[in-house]
Amino acid sequence: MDTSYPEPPAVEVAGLHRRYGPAGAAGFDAVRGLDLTVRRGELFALLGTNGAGKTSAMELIEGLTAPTAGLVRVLGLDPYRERAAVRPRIGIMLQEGGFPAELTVAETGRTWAGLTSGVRRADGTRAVDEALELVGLLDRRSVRIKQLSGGERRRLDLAMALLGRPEVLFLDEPSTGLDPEARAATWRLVRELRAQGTTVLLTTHYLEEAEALADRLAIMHRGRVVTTGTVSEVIAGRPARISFELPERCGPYESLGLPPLEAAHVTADGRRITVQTPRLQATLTELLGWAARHGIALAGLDARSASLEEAFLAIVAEADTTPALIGAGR
Ligand SMILES: Nc1ncnc2c1ncn2[C@@H]1O[C@H](COP(=O)(O)OP(=O)(O)OP(=O)(O)O)[C@@H](O)[C@H]1O
Repeated sequence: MDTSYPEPPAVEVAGLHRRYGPAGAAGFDAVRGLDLTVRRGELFALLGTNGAGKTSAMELIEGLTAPTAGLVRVLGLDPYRERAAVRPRIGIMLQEGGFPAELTVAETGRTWAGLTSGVRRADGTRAVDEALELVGLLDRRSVRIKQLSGGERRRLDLAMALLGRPEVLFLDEPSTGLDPEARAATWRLVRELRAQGTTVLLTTHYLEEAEALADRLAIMHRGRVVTTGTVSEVIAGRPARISFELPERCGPYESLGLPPLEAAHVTADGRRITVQTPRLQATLTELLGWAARHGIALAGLDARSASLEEAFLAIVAEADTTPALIGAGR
């Protein structure tokens, strides 16, 4: 008889609520019934509009505060009530580490290792150096925090989250304030950690970051998840876009006799034509055939599938007209 139980997911959230302030009109519900599952070994991105409640939700999942209502489990445990068991197994990169300005990078690392991670005291220096090396800060170990650049502080925040090689890593806007090179290095590191089996839950405002890194993502709006899935699932069904400019000799768009372009939506802004279509290849073929037959050169021709950004904007706009979410503002 198999007596083994299935491994619990890395993160499980159900019906989660977080209220700031008192009951009634004076208070505010920042998280209003959040449901989320992050599987082991997955890289999951939590996206959302400003004020959607991402940080408020992350703090509950990290066990930094107790929920007003609902369930949070990290590695099968309650991160708030069972903090002592959960904390050594997770790494948290806060939005602002806020480490004491006078401490050196190495001193900060040793202090932080003792406070938060599962690193044994005797292994402290080695673990700190390992984490600093991962983020490219080992040669800055004797520099005081106040002398670090903004980007270096962000990398230090990440190094502190990596101490003790956590099973689950929480990254709150990990690449904010980083230059393109440091951002690329952070993405490489996050991918490597994931490849080694670390589960990563990150929040980001950069949709290209989610597109580049995430196995799955959720979009939060007004305290709830409005969409979840892989990047392709979230984008699926959103129209692709073709745009081009007509030559002057063509006259106004209306008189051109464009082909019917089944299921497409055509708009004209002067000579610039934009075609939205759910059938990119078929519509493009029809258009190019038409242009060839009439000897028309389509200047600046651009054809692309929907981006995550377009999907994000459309999903949020749709949520704003969904009865269940209207009135969920302040
Ligand atoms: N301590 C607090 N007291 C009252 N309201 C708060 C508090 N902290 C956050 N809020 C409100 O809760 C809502 C959610 O904030 P939160 O910071 O969780 O959102 P977010 O999705 O992380 O936003 P952003 O993308 O702008 O960082 C916002 O409207 C914010 O003003």
